[in-house]
Amino acid sequence: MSPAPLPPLAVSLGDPAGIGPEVVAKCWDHRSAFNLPAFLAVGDARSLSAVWDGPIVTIDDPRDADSAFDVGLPIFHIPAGDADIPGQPSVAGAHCSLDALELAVGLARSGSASAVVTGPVSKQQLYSIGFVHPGQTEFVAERCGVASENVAMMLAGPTLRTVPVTTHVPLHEVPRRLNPGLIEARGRATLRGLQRNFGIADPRLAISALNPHAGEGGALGNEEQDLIRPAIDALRAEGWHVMGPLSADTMFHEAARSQYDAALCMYHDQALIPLKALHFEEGVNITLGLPIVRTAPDHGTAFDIAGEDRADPRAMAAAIRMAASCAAHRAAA
Ligand SMILES: NC(=O)C1=CN([C@@H]2O[C@H](COP(=O)(O)OP(=O)(O)OC[C@H]3O[C@@H](n4cnc5c(N)ncnc54)[C@H](O)[C@@H]3O)[C@@H](O)[C@H]2O)C=CC1
Ligand SMILES: NCC(=O)COP(=O)(O)O
Repeated sequence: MSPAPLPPLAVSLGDPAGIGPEVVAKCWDHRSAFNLPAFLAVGDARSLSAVWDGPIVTIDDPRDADSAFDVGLPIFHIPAGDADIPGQPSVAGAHCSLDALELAVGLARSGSASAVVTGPVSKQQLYSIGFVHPGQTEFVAERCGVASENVAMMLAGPTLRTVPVTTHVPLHEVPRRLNPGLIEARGRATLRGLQRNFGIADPRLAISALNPHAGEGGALGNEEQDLIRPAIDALRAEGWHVMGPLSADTMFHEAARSQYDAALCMYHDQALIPLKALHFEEGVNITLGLPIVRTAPDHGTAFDIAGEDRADPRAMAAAIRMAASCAAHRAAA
């Protein structure tokens, strides 16, 4: 007997003045070529019509998304006060992006959506309206009742997956935010996430150093021995395949990447620079450690090109496909 079809995916449009609406609309346009399952958008329908002439179907029940999807792009409409102008973020738009995120996460938590895919939001705009989380990752974790240290922000592309231990914090705070417990928790969330979402039975994790040349035996810093090594030992004691601490400058070339399924890095740019250098056009951000599936494209709001029909939808398409694939893995398990 074939498995029951999964509910549609919920895709929040992100900031209405950013490129989220455009890339979601382009995904619907190219749904066959991109091999996308049915999804429903959540956000201000006017942000779609500002940048797209295609058909929009307003729905208020996710069960209508499947049939509507053949007719037009189904949307749960959230009005954002005055309609936003592409490229000109506003306070109302920030509230709309947060409302859309909240609703889309709620649909996934209730089982009305099989996963949530989040469009790009501006953290600066969200912070300005009192958003207290570093990013959407931590917001979704909180809504799911998971402590933020037990989730992992993975950036995934065809030949590389990376996870930063510290995420959106000033660089000078990184050393004092790192501790063996946090590195271990992120490592464990990553390893379990590889099993649960990607079906990798015996995952291999590479853990980076913090300092140049992995600290050069202590001459260039002690974090490797004091913080990272104890976390590696603890994960190995649980039976996981873990290597490191590896010098960050030599762990991302092709031969090195073939040795592991994911790289755990100490800070944001250490993880995201190699991923975006290799796979910017198709990079996916997936939150591991949640009871629901949440993915996002790797890029941001790109206010500089919003409304110019220049936004590349491939990362959003990859995020939608990965969400569907992870949801299917979980359903099968
Ligand atoms: N998942 C999310 O919600 C994310 C949100 N952001 C937010 O986005 C805002 C802007 O961040 P930036 O660092 O400028 O990164 P960005 O990704 O928005 O833009 C960087 C550069 O790449 C270009 N670009 C980005 N996506 C593109 C696409 N799909 N097609 C063609 N060109 C594209 C932009 O035009 C810009 O020149 C920030 O406020 C940040 O908080 C950033 C990353 C992820
Ligand atoms: N640089 C990655 C990023 O900003 C994604 O953050 P989040 O909003 O998905 O937590």
